[in-house]
Amino acid sequence: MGEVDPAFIQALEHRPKPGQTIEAKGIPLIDLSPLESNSRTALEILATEIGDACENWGFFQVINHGVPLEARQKIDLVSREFFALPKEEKRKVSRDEVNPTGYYDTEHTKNVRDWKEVFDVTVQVPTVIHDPDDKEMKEMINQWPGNPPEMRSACEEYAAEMQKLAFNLLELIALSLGLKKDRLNGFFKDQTTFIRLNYYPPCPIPDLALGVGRHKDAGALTILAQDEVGGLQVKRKTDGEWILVKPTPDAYIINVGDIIQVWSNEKYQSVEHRVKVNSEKERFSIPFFFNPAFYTMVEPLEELVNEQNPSKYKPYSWGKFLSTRKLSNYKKLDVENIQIHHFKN
Ligand SMILES: O=C(O)CCC(=O)C(=O)O
Ligand SMILES: [Fe+2]
Repeated sequence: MGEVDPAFIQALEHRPKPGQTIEAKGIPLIDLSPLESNSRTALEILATEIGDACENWGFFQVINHGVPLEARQKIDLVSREFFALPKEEKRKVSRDEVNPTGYYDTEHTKNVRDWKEVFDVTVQVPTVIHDPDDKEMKEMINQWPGNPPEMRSACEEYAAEMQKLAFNLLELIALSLGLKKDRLNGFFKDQTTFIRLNYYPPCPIPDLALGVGRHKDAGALTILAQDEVGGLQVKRKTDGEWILVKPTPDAYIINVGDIIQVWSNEKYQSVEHRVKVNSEKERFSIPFFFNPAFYTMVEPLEELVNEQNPSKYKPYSWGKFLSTRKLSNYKKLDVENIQIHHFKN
C-alpha cells in the first residue's frame, strides 16, 4: 500500500467487506413503456409501481425509458476519451472555488477522499446559485475542454434527453403521492441540475478505499448510467445490508434524493449508497442530478401534511444548501458538512 495517500483510507466500519457480492435482485426494474400509451389506467398503474419502489427501496432501474442509445454511447465515449488524457491536459479545465464546474480529482465524501476523477457540467446556461446570506449571485459557466472536441455536443444532447426522462419521472412521482401530475414541475424552471462524468481508475487497495464513500444525494432525483463493470452498492432499507446494483444494459438507475424526502415528508426516503472500486478494471458512470432552482425553499408539501402527519422539516434554502455543500466538498473539513437532518423539526 506504500505509496497510497492515507486520505483515501476508510474507517474500519465503512470499508467494503472483501468478496461480498449480494446482488440486488430486489431493486425493482420498471418498464416505462406505458408513458407512450394514452391510457390513464396504464399510467396510474405505473405511478403506483414507482411509488412502491420509492417507498421500499429509494432506488429502482428503468427500461424502455425513451432515451436513444446513441446519446448514451456518445457521452460515454467522450468521457472515456477525456479521462484517458494526461492529468496536465485535464487540469486545464479544473474546477476551483469560484467556478465549481469542470474537472476535479480530489473530492471528499464525509472527509475521506474518493478514489475517482470527475467532470461536472451544468445543464441550464447559465446556472445561477445564490446563498441568500451572500450579496453576490454566482453564475456557473461550463468549461469545455479542447479535447475531445465532441465533449460539448455530447453533453448537451445527453442533457436534453435526460431532461425529458427526469420530467416524466417527476410527474409519475407526483401522481404516486396523490398530487397533480405537474405539481412539482415549477420548482425546476431555473434548475441547478448538473451532469457528472465519473471515472474510477483501478485501485490497488480496493478493500480499504471507496470510489465514492457512503452518502445520500442532496438533490431531488438522480438518473444514473453505469457501465458493465458494476460497483454501486445501495443500503437496503429492510436490514441495512449493502447490496450491489447489477449492471443492466441500457437501463438507468433512479434514486430519490433528499429534496423528495423532504417534499414527501419522508414517505419516500433518500437512501445511502457508495461505490466499490476494483483492482483490475476501471469503471465509468454518469449521474444526472436533477435539482430545483436555487431560490426554492424546500419543505414538506402542504398537501402532504396534516394534524396526524405534521411537517417533519423546517424550510431550508436550496441555494444556501448548495453553496455550502459545493464549498465544503472542495476542501477536507473537520466538521460534518450540511445535511438535511439539520432542518428536522
Ligand atoms: O458511480 C456510481 O455508480 C454512483 C455515483 C454516485 O453515487 C454519485 O456520484 O453521487
Ligand atoms: Fe450518489
